[in-house]
Amino acid sequence: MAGLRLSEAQRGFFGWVAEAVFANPFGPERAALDRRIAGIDSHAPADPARTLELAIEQVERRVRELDPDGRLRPDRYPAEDARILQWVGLFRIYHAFRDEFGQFIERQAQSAESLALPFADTLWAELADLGLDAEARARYLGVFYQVRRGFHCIEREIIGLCPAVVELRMRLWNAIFTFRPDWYLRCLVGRMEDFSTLLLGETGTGKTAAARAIGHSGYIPYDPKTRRFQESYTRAFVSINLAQFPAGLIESELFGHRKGAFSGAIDHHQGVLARCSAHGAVLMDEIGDVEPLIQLKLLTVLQERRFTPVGGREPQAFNGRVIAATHRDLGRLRAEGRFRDDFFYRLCSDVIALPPLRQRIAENPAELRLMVAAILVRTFGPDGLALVDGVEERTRASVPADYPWPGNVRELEQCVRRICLTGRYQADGRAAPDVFLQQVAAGGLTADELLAGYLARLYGRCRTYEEVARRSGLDRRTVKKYIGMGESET
Ligand SMILES: Nc1ncnc2c1ncn2[C@@H]1O[C@H](COP(=O)(O)OP(=O)(O)OP(=O)(O)O)[C@@H](O)[C@H]1O
Repeated sequence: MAGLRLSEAQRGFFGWVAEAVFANPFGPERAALDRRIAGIDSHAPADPARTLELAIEQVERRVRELDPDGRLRPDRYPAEDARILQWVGLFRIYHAFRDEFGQFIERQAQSAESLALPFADTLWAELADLGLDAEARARYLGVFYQVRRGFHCIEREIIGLCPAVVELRMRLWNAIFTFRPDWYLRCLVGRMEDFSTLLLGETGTGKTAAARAIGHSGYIPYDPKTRRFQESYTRAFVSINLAQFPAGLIESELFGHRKGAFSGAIDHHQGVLARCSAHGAVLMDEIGDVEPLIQLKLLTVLQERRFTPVGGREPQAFNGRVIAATHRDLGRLRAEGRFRDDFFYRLCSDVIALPPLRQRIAENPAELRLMVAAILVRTFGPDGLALVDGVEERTRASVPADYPWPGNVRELEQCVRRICLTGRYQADGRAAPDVFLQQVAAGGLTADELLAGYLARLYGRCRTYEEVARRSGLDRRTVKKYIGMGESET
């Protein structure tokens, strides 16, 4: 309308706000934008939550400069300004309802039925006030819910402050929303099913936790008539461990079977693909363990978006997302012909590697304490924090500083529990660092000690003095003497 325009300075400020609204909250760009909006020096240390509060205050102040009532009414401005102001309006509305969405997500976590959204009418009216039509209002309402859930799920599932985990949270966010919010909002809302994610990492590094965060954070459409989202997000994630089933049963577990499809099929059985909701994701864990024939069938499902239960004729639609995970070296499996290249290329649009715990601790030694605290709080609630000092100290005393944590976070969880029960943790013998080899490498052994250590290892493998004597070229008595030497020391 005549006369109203943003000044250059206003356009600059509100431009940052428009950029910030859907920016990756785990990424450095969003942190930098919040600081700029809050007017905080980019070098000064800042607490992110406080920075956000200040940023929200600044946005309110600048909006009231435009309109003392605080109503934006973007339609009064020329198109480019109106677009920016509409996003500023979305920023304000999202942050005004952020806590309420948080509480709603906690309540919804307890129910498989979709709950009514208690603040739906107020939120709807605020979106209408921005000049959005009903379709856009429903879409933004769904996106707000999704953004809040994405943040909540990633933050809760993936704890850590070392650079590799910071990067991991950022990557998980991008797996849900892409790296460009404007692309996502324009074309991809509710259409992410063709993006598969492949999670790689050792056992216990959090692949299932990461997959759950993605699965629980999909877009779920909002229905203004019922004031509910189409389903509870608790239904949006299913998983199957493919290493758990013998080859003959895998197809039935994936695709389901009809009654009488084979001897023993006494009833219809729903496979994991049928259980995966259209707004959800299925985790195919240990994908590196399935045979090429099953890989081919899964590839066909991904391409055609249909599958047929064993013994059935009618294909069924599959609209969910696929997340695959493995601890195996897929490069080697592919080179050996045990993992199909075509299947790999269908899965590889988003490959996320989860860092082993030893790497995390090497990057930031405070990581161990943080994870001990997180595990104690998960196990005992906030009271668990009182135990952090004691458990951390005993963990550090129980394992060497360079202990490799082969079972990663899962092992640390057991270590924390065992320390709570017995006061100490003894690492699995297989996993403990090889002290003998370390001493050899450090050049700290005498010839006798070297021989004693070597013969003791041979004895561990062969179990008879005769066999050790044969392999080492020594006589039986000498072998026995050296092995005895080693034993008396331990
Ligand atoms: N970064 C993390 N922050 C918090 N908890 C974590 C993290 N990584 C793993 N965990 C926890 O460690 C345990 C094991 O994780 P998870 O089952 O996701 O591992 P995984 O990689 O899927 O293992 P596997 O390959 O054996 O299936 C879970 O309780 C999970 O919540």
